[in-house]
Amino acid sequence: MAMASIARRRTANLFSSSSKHLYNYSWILTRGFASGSDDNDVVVIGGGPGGYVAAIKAAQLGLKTTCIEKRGTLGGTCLNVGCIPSKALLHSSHMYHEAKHSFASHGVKLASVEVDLPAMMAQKDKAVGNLTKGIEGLFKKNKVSYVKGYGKFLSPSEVSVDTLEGGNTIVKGKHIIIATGSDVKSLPGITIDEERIVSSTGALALKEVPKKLVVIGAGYIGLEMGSVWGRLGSEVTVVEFAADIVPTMDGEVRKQFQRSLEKQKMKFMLKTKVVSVDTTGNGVKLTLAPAAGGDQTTLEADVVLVSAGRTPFTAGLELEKIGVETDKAGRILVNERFATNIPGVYAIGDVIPGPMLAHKAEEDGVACVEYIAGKEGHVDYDMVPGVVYTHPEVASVGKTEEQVKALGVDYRVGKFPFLANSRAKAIDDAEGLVKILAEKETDKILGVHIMAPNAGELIHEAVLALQYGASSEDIARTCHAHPTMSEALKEAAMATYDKPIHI
Ligand SMILES: Cc1cc2nc3c(=O)[nH]c(=O)nc-3n(C[C@H](O)[C@H](O)[C@H](O)COP(=O)(O)OP(=O)(O)OC[C@H]3O[C@@H](n4cnc5c(N)ncnc54)[C@H](O)[C@@H]3O)c2cc1C
Ligand SMILES: NC(=O)c1ccc[n+]([C@@H]2O[C@H](COP(=O)([O-])OP(=O)(O)OC[C@H]3O[C@@H](n4cnc5c(N)ncnc54)[C@H](O)[C@@H]3O)[C@@H](O)[C@H]2O)c1
Repeated sequence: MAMASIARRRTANLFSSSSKHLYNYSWILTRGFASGSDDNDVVVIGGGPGGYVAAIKAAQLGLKTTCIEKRGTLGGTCLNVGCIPSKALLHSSHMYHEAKHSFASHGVKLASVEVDLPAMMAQKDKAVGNLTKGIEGLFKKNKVSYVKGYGKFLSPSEVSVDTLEGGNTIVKGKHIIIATGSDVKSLPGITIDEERIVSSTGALALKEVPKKLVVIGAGYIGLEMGSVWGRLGSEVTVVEFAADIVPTMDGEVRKQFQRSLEKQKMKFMLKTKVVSVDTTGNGVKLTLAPAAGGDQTTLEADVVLVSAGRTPFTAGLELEKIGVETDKAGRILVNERFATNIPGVYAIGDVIPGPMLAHKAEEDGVACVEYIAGKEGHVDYDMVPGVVYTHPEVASVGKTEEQVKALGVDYRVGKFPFLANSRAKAIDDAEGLVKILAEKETDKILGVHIMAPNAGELIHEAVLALQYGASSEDIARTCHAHPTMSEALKEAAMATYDKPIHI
């Protein structure tokens, strides 16, 4: 089936289960675009992955576009204090850990291995600086105007910007896209000072390796940043309110993942809540209690990372002035075309419902401006992959086994462990598995879950398979190069509808 028709079909289904959020958007296509005036066709508030991608795509579609960003650099949370710096530190700390613990078994002897934290941080900052400047270059190349400052609504077509230089300017646009992202969710009674009690931003810039790090929340940030500091020498304890780490993950994969992290000396206190935090002494003293209530215990830390989720960021935008609707969690409500209840005003990325991921924000941004330009957009949140960039990584797309069961669908499971994969054995990095869930009757793939050193790369074959409605047999009968980790996906696919060869 041609991609365009898939795009149309999926677009029609998007948000179909949440019709209360749908607004009439018939006016959108009837609004003309500015030509030759100072007004913009599109104004984007926020220069993160959602906003900057929307701005570039809008300009590429011939729309006069301005992007407003308050941070002073483009790239938003992701490039400045999120995806990129965390992956830089994950890579550097992994190299240190490998040098210290694995090189010798590969016949590489080092007299000594040390952490040079300032150099590690400088490498991270260099990567961030290059990438954020790169986006400014892309703006110039695509003729996107860039206003540095804090935007707030004056009307549905006017944004007042307090510029970083100190002045004020009014930016007008026929279509305004809110892409203001998210911020760390604070916990009652815990004040983040970014030194001893840090958010992910502080955890990306610690000046020394804490002896004891307590992480609140066993989600993406907690496990990634816990891994960074654990590899560099911290004793890491993760306190999680829920019964499981990464509660959204496939249960079977999660169990193996938790065991792997525990082997790396990460400690978990599940079903536990933080009652209070005392910073009056030298370190931090946490009082904990079972989530269901019961006897309190205490825990000492040098640094506490608060990573219990993120919350949509709309402070200072003055949404109420123009009447943009939000839900109880503060997320801006949009229809399948990313239009809010206010004509001409749209929202994308972390500030709307859906996974809080950079690639999802980018997809939102492209689809939103495609709709504005009168074209078909294409986003399917069921096809958004998720990756935890620990070692091994865990990546998934589609449904977990728990979700498939809850749907009442008859299904088959195919699994293949990396212990039986020749490439993984050759490089002595064979922890993990591929797990495929397929509908029993049709063999259509419903979900794929991979735990492997490079799961975040391997998953895209599965994303494509799901996107095109492939069966497990489709993957199994596709030739995969040898020796590669990808062969584990082929073998898991064989195990789903028939039998694998190598186990
Ligand atoms: C530590 C960490 C690691 C992460 N790692 C990953 C990862 O590996 N992969 C992944 O997919 N996602 C990751 N994420 C999530 C990812 O960063 C977000 O999903 C993504 O940045 C959302 O993009 P966005 O454009 O919606 O918002 P943001 O990136 O938050 O951008 C919004 C921008 O809007 C600006 N802004 C806000 N209000 C105004 C205003 N009124 N006027 C002007 N500008 C304004 C902000 O300054 C900000 O730059 C991570 C997040 C964190 C915190
Ligand atoms: N690799 C990636 O793609 C990546 C990396 C980092 C962040 N992110 C994004 O950033 C967002 C925020 O990350 P995050 O890790 O802060 O959130 P998260 O939603 O991934 O995890 C938060 C965890 O904290 C737990 N929690 C909530 N309240 C708690 C409390 N009071 N005490 C103890 N535990 C509590 C939750 O049960 C959950 O397990 C995520 O939604 C994710 O999409 C993605």
